[in-house]
Formats: sequence, structure tokens, C-alpha cells
Amino acid sequence: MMNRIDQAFQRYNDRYRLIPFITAGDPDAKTSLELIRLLDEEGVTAIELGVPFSDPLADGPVIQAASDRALAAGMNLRGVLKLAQQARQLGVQTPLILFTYYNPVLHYGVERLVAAAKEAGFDGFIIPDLPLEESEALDRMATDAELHLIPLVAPTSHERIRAIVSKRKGGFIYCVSSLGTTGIRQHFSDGVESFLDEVGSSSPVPIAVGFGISQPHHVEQMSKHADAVVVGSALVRLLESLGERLQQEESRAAALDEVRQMIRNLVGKKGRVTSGR
Ligand SMILES: O=P(O)(O)OC[C@@H](O)[C@@H](O)c1c[nH]c2ccccc12
Repeated sequence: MMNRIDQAFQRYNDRYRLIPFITAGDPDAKTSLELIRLLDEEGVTAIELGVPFSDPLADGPVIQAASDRALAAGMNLRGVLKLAQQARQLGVQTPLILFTYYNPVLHYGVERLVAAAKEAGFDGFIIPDLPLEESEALDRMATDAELHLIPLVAPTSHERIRAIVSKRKGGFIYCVSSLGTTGIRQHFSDGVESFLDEVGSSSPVPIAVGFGISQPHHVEQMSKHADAVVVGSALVRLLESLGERLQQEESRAAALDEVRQMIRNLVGKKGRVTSGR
């Protein structure tokens, strides 16, 4: 089964493959839709659309604050589904990944959510706290709906990595660069590259790496060992600093240009052939 995520990784790309994460509804739904369109225009490989949650255990302070802002602005799982639907109606083709903690999924109903996500135009799910005993069923339902459940692997035991990776048939593997929570890092432990090489050598599908990545040189370095790079907190922090400017008509365009510039700095200049994996 091939969906937009699989097609995106197969498409020739002369820049670094970036998967940005944004918290849906931060600072508001209208801005989130503008951001999705901007990221689509910039040709990112996929977009992680985060459902804000009151208890984001795996998130550092930047994304925790973004969740609080989005919840205060009234965003919820239903609103995130609507955002995807609106983006597809506007012609957005970039793969959309529904990022959510498990609790909102449980409340909504797993089966109902898979159908609603498919209907809304999502291509995959990332659920960082999905209990292992639930993942089989959700994985099967997602595949039946031609969506991909994207597993996360951390630098833990080799057996666990192989168990997760070996049976994947599509989508990608999300390699967490370091244990701990999301958040900008200046340095990465030198074990990251060998961890990525280990996952990459046994993975039948592309691998992406995330956690802490914020600078073009991080993207360049990680792209030697992974097929794509996830950037969340650095982008969310920029959106926080742009705040009201994003929401006011007279300053919105200039604020969005700052976001565009950050994306361009991270994906590199056109014409650069990435060494890739
Ligand atoms: O924020 P960072 O350090 O750039 O990491 C990506 C991360 O934001 C995104 O993939 C994500 C947001 N919340 C998460 C919770 C768990 C795993 C991954 C995530």
C-alpha cells in the first residue's frame, strides 16, 4: 500500500528532507492553516500536526507552552481533523501526520479516529505513548485505511529496535535522537549516528530522526544517517516569538516570511545534492 508519505520519500529531492512539527491551534486555527499552506509551498516531506494535550509527558517546555496556548484558543482533536480537511480543500498535497497522545484517541474512539483521519485527508499517525498491546490493532486498522502508524524507536535495546523495525511495510520509522523530552539541543551524543546507522541498516522503510534538531548544520549532519529530519521545538519557539504578529493582518505576511526563511535555511539551497543514506 502506497500513500502520500511513501510517494514523498520516493520523489527525487535535491534538498534535505524536513518534517516540521507544529502544534495545531497555536496561536490560532487560521494561522495553523496558513502555516500548513506555507510548509506545503516550501516542499517539506511531511507535516506533523500536533493535537494539543493538557499532559504532554514527552514534551519539553516549548511544546508544553504551545499546547497550553492552543487549548486556550479552543483547539481539540475535532478541530485538528477539520484543519486537515480545509488544507486538502485548498489543494495541499504534502503528507499530513496526525500527532497525538493516546488519551484523546481513547476518548474519541480508536476505530472512529482512524476513519475520521482518513476522511479528513491524513496519511499517518504518531502516538508517542501508544501502549504496545494496543499498537498491533491500531497498526492493522491504519493499514486497512491506507494510513501509516509511524513507530518511534529510541536508542534502547537492539532486540526491541529489530522487533519494531523489521515488520514495517510503509511510512517511516521515527528515530528519537536522545532519551528525554522534545526540546532544542546544541549537541547530540555521538552514539546517535551509530544508532541511526543500526536502525537504517535493518529498516525496510525510510527513517527520520527528531528531538533537538534546530540548526542547518544539525540537518546536514543527521541527513547523512537518516532519510528525513524532524524539527518541532525550534519552529514552535519561532512561532511563539512571532505571536500576535502572526494574527494581525498588517504584520502577518512579514511574520510568515520569517517562518519561510527558517524552513529554507533548514532544507538547504536548491541544487545541493544531499548525500543521503
Ligand atoms: O521538538 P523537537 O526537539 O524538534 O522534536 C520533534 C518533536 O517536536 C515532535 O516530533 C514531537 C512533538 N511532541 C512529541 C512527543 C514525542 C515524540 C515526538 C514529538
